[in-house]
Order: sequence, then C-alpha cells, then structure tokens
Amino acid sequence: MASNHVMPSGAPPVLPKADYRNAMARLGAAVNIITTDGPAGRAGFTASAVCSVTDEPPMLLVCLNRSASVYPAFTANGVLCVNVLAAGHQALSGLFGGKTPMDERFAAGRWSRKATGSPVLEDAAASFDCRVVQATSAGTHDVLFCEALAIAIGGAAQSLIYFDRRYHEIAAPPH
Ligand SMILES: NC(=O)c1ccc[n+]([C@@H]2O[C@H](COP(=O)([O-])OP(=O)(O)OC[C@H]3O[C@@H](n4cnc5c(N)ncnc54)[C@H](O)[C@@H]3O)[C@@H](O)[C@H]2O)c1
Ligand SMILES: Cc1cc2c(cc1C)N(C[C@H](O)[C@H](O)[C@H](O)COP(=O)(O)O)c1[nH]c(=O)[nH]c(=O)c1N2
Repeated sequence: MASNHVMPSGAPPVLPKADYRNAMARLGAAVNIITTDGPAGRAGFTASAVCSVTDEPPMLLVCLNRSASVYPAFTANGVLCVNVLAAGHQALSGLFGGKTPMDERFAAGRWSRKATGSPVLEDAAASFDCRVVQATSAGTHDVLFCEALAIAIGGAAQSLIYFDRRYHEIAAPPH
C-alpha cells in the first residue's frame, strides 16, 4: 500500500466556498455513475470527481462525500463500478445525483454484473469494475483508489460532459 504525504500547512487563507465552486464549475468533467453491491446492499451515485491514477496497475480515483446516504454501503462493500455516461444519460445522472430512493435510481437503467458484482450499466461509454485498494480522507470527502479488475467499452458515439452546471453532449470528430 502506498504511503500518504500530508503537506504541512500554516494559517491558510479561507476562501469563500462559493468562489471555489464558481471556479470549479469551469472545469468540464465526464459524468459517471458509481455503483456497488455486496453485504451492505446495492447503492449508486453520480460523480464528476473521478480520474485516472496509474495504468500499472490500472487504477482510478473516486471522491465520495462522507455525508452521502450511499457512503456506508461503499465503505462496507469495498468494491465499485465506475460507469462513464454517454449522451442521452442526463436523466439517469439526475436520478443518481441525490435524494431519490435507491430502487428508483436503478429501475431507470439496464444493468449486468462482471468481476465484483457491482452493477454495470449496459449502455455506458465505458465501465471499470473495481476493488477499492486504498482510501484517504480529505476534508468532507474520502478519496477511493480503485483497481480495475474488468473493463467494458461501449459503442457510444457521443460523450456527456458536465460544464458550467449543465450537461453538454460532445461528438467525436470523424477520424
Ligand atoms: N465533488 C463533489 O462532491 C461534487 C461535484 C459536483 C457536484 N456535486 C453536487 O452536485 C450539486 C450541484 O453541483 P453544480 O456543479 O451544479 O453546482 P455547484 O455550484 O454546487 O458546484 C460547482 C462545482 O463545484 C464543485 N463542488 C460542488 N460541490 C462540491 C463538494 N461538496 N465538494 C467538492 N467539490 C464540489 C464541483 O466541481 C461542481 O461542479 C453540488 O452542490 C453538490 O451537492 C458534488
Ligand atoms: C453532476 C454531479 C456530479 C456529482 C454529484 C452530483 C451531480 C449531479 N455528486 C453528488 C452525489 O451524486 C449525491 O450526493 C449522491 O447521489 C448521494 O446523494 P444522497 O445522499 O444519496 O441523496 C457528487 N458527490 C460526490 O461525493 N462526489 C462527486 O464527484 C459528485 N459529483
């Protein structure tokens, strides 16, 4: 397991949260539905705080707010699937974005299973079925380091990006 380095801090200036969020809204990001299943039950949430860490081993990170209703299920199950959304998935993203009962969230999509038993969205642009190999708390969130055990690549022609607090469909230019 890798070591954690915590940078020493003096007396940092406290920026207004709204300023930070307004600036973060300028970082366009892929939209993902993160799912899990196991002894603590099935759960899923929408996440834009996802990125690649290393390809040896294949590993992504996911930032999960510890106050989310899904947090206990994710920490107890120790497995998850990162489902990258495609154009047309805006409503599904909204359902998994909070406050909707879990059965209603999952009723809106078609799901299968791969290596870990976490729900895999059938028409995702790509899916990474993972075990969580490390977790670090940072502020309000846990950063989950996730090793991919199985991957699916879909046929999605257009991707979904969250930018400026709205969804945007992006078409790949012809090769
Ligand atoms: N990383 C996150 O936890 C995260 C990211 C995006 C959206 N959200 C949730 O969706 C809601 C709507 O987001 P929005 O983009 O339409 O408007 P917003 O003004 O609430 O957020 C703007 C941007 O700030 C960042 N952000 C928002 N809440 C955050 C949080 N709790 N921790 C870390 N970064 C955060 C994200 O990059 C987000 O896109 C947010 O209020 C939040 O509840 C959370
Ligand atoms: C576009 C977008 C992007 C994100 C989110 C929302 C939306 C709409 N949410 C919030 C997250 O989806 C929400 O808190 C969960 O669904 C949990 O909600 P409940 O506590 O179950 O109601 C979110 N939460 C989180 O912990 N990490 C993230 O990266 C994101 N990203």
